[in-house]
Amino acid sequence: MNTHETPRGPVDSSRIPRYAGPATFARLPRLDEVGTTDVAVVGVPFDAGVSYRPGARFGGNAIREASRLLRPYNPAQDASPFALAQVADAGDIAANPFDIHEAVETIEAAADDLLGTGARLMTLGGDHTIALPLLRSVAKKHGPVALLHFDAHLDTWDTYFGAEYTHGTPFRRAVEEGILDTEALSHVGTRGPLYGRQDLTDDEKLGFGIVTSADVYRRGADEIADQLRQRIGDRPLYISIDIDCLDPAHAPGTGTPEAGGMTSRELLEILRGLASCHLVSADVVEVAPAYDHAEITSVAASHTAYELTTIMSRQIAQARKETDAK
Ligand SMILES: N=C(N)NCCCC(=O)O
Ligand SMILES: [Zn+2]
Ligand SMILES: [Zn+2]
Repeated sequence: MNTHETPRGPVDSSRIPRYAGPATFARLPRLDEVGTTDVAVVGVPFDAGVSYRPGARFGGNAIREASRLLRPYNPAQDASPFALAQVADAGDIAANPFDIHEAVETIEAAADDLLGTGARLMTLGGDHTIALPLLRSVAKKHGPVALLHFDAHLDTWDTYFGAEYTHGTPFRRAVEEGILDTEALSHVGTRGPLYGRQDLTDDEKLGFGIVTSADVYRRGADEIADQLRQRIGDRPLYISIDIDCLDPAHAPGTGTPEAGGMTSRELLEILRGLASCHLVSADVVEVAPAYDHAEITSVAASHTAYELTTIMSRQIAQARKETDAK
């Protein structure tokens, strides 16, 4: 977007009922309505990589539906994200549900196209497999990135049934491929049974630090955010949020739920504490609406994407201001 254009914002819910019309994220315009965008919200309806309950292919649209109630001013970050920068809904990436290798290639190519326009990505999954092609694409643009991975699970396992691309393995593949900055990798919200102690040893060898969900509860969101911020520094950062980082009470609609998770309040507060980090793109994955109740999970996911979008658009506006001042 050229610096003097005013971003086109969401449909005005005081004039057109927010439950009317087709759902785009936060009732924002579609990408084809605005031409180019600073932040592209893109769906990836793909869930052929799951090890347990399927259904995350419907996650993106459930998040879009739940996001109708988002409002344009975010008091927690004192910002109007959709006025500071253009945010638009780029629709869905059509990934092959019968061929996971082809799907991974398609997702990477579609992400390349969007990032190539200068946009940052706010991806709505889909299962966690999709983080790998997204990270490949982001690393082509920024080099190896810092990763903050919110999840009950490590997702650094090696293979399932011999398959290298699954929702339990994306971050091991990403480290093997050299697309992550191994000085700045953290899991947040980790908990629950593992296959063995070796899982933790392997994960540590890959370079990850772990903040368990109990750490968040004991130490509090602010202290955790401070610690994460220090580890990340000014590196380009990718945030990947598996909604199962939340307790099943806060996110029942997911494929591999684990008891003892974070609250949605803790997750949102940690994200707000990261507002100064250089967030280049993000995803929210593993929302499986068939197991949801009263949109608990998709509402939590929509607010999560809203905080991430706010961080990105504030940074874009700040960078423009600095360029304009020169
Ligand atoms: N990425 C998610 N949600 N889950 C991974 C669980 C892998 C397993 O079944 O062991
Ligand atoms: Zn998970
Ligand atoms: Zn995951």
